[in-house]
Amino acid sequence: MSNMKPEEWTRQALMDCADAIWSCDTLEKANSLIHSRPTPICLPNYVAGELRLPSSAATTFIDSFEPKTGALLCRLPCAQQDDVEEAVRHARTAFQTWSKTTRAERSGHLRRVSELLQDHRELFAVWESIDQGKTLERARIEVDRAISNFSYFSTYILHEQTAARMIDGVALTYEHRSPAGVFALISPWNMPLYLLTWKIAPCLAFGCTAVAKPSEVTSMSAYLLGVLLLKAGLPAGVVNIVLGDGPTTGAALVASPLIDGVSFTGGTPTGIAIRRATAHQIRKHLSLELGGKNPNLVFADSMMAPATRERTIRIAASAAFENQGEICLCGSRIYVERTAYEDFVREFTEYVARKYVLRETVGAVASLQHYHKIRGYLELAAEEKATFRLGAVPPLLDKNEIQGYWIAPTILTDVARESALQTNEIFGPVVTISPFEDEEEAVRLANESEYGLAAVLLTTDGARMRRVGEQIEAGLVWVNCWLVRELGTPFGGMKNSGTGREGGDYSRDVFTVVRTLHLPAY
Ligand SMILES: NC(=O)C1=CN([C@@H]2O[C@H](COP(=O)(O)OP(=O)(O)OC[C@H]3O[C@@H](n4cnc5c(N)ncnc54)[C@H](O)[C@@H]3O)[C@@H](O)[C@H]2O)C=CC1
Ligand SMILES: O=C(O)/C=C/C=C(\O)C(=O)O
Repeated sequence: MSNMKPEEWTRQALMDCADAIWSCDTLEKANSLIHSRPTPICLPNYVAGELRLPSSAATTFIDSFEPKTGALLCRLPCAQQDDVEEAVRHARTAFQTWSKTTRAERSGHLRRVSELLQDHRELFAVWESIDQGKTLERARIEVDRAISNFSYFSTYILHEQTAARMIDGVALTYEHRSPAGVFALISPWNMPLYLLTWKIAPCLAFGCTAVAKPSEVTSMSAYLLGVLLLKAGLPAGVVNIVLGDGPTTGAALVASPLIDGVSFTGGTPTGIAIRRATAHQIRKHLSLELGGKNPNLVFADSMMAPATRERTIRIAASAAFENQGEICLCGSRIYVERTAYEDFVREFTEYVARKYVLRETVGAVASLQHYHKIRGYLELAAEEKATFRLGAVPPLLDKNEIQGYWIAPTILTDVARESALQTNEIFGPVVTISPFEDEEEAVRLANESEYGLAAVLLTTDGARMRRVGEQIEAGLVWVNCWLVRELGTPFGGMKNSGTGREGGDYSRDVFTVVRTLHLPAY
């Protein structure tokens, strides 16, 4: 963090910079732009339909680095309370009009955004990959999902229906829904565009307006989204994007009395802080999607036939290592039925070593801070004498010689049940494998966690799929698959993994208020 205002931070320079970035839709062009500039790229806020300089004299600036090289990528303002409040006021003003638009009008806007995003798919993927550290291929998948977020909700609202009931011929009731107001949409750094648009699309679809705050670690795609919304002609103030850190910008946004609801994805401690900060504001809608330490249960039957064996290994590996393990839904605790344990460990390790290759199919972790966190857990693994089946404790990075935040896929066995490696969310390319004796123990181990976000079951036994699936304490259970998503299904976690559900009708519950009208039945 620095309080130095970058020299070239003028309105014209911001527009020139936006144009320059917008024209870089290959890694080569983007890298050449980043490294040929005499001063870092500057990311402004997007407020009231324009790219804006922060007005507060107290504004400090945050440096954001490229995970794959450790080099400075860009500098962003850390919006202070007065800048946040200004954005919220613009969102409130825009709400007066936007909340009264027809569903067809809102649908049209969302469709245009999704089409424009499709036209610039590669541009977004390139910058997301540079900013977050993920592979370009993974970034493309996530941009496609961002496109679906807008297209899904653009059609959902056209077909949405509300319930009406007749009560014993005495009264006819119906649900009347109205937009809940102005929302704070706060997103994390692991899937920046994917998760931000998962909030923005339904927020707008249901007639609400937004002040969004991406993670300070990965603000690039949110900034580009602001530029895209400007080009798409979205009415000013409907979406505002403020950049900054959690304790300053995020906290000011959550606490604002003009905010009617918060949709948040991130770590559980932050979810607790948001709940605490809004405890006296009962009217605020809260949707909290938090951390996970997700179990993956491998039953011996799934390792019998060659085809199911291949599928089991493939799914377990992708659930553990996709996006460097930086997905809250990753299966980072694998439990294998004792009779298949050694075979699974051997084949899983061989498969991961072959398919998940650092710098090729596995990207860098998101930040230096996160590198240190993961490294700390791997030091602990060494101290606790866990067996490293794959990977090792990564080196301590010398501040002057950093060449990226690279951590190879790491597979640990012989880890105690109570070890922090088995209980804490590491959120990186690290997985533990432990044996279980029978179904009962498998369920017990799976549920032995403060979290309850997701779980994977790998089995060929149809009765077991339901029997075990219905006992697992997790909001999402995938059987012989992982991260299969249909955007209407309820998405969210149990226990300390969050509160509220999003997706289809569930997002409607977050972003609308419902009143029940009782009419006489005569
Ligand atoms: N989706 C998930 O489940 C995620 C889990 N995490 C977990 O959390 C750990 C810490 O990562 P962080 O980047 O620190 O996550 P975080 O929860 O602090 O950050 C997520 C977002 O919340 C904002 N934020 C932070 N404090 C806030 C506050 N008091 N009020 C409002 N907004 C606030 C941040 O600026 C960011 O935009 C990770 O190592 C990982 O274990 C992190 C990101 C995503
Ligand atoms: O909505 C999805 O498909 C995935 C969501 C992932 C997260 O919320 C996360 O990793 O934080």
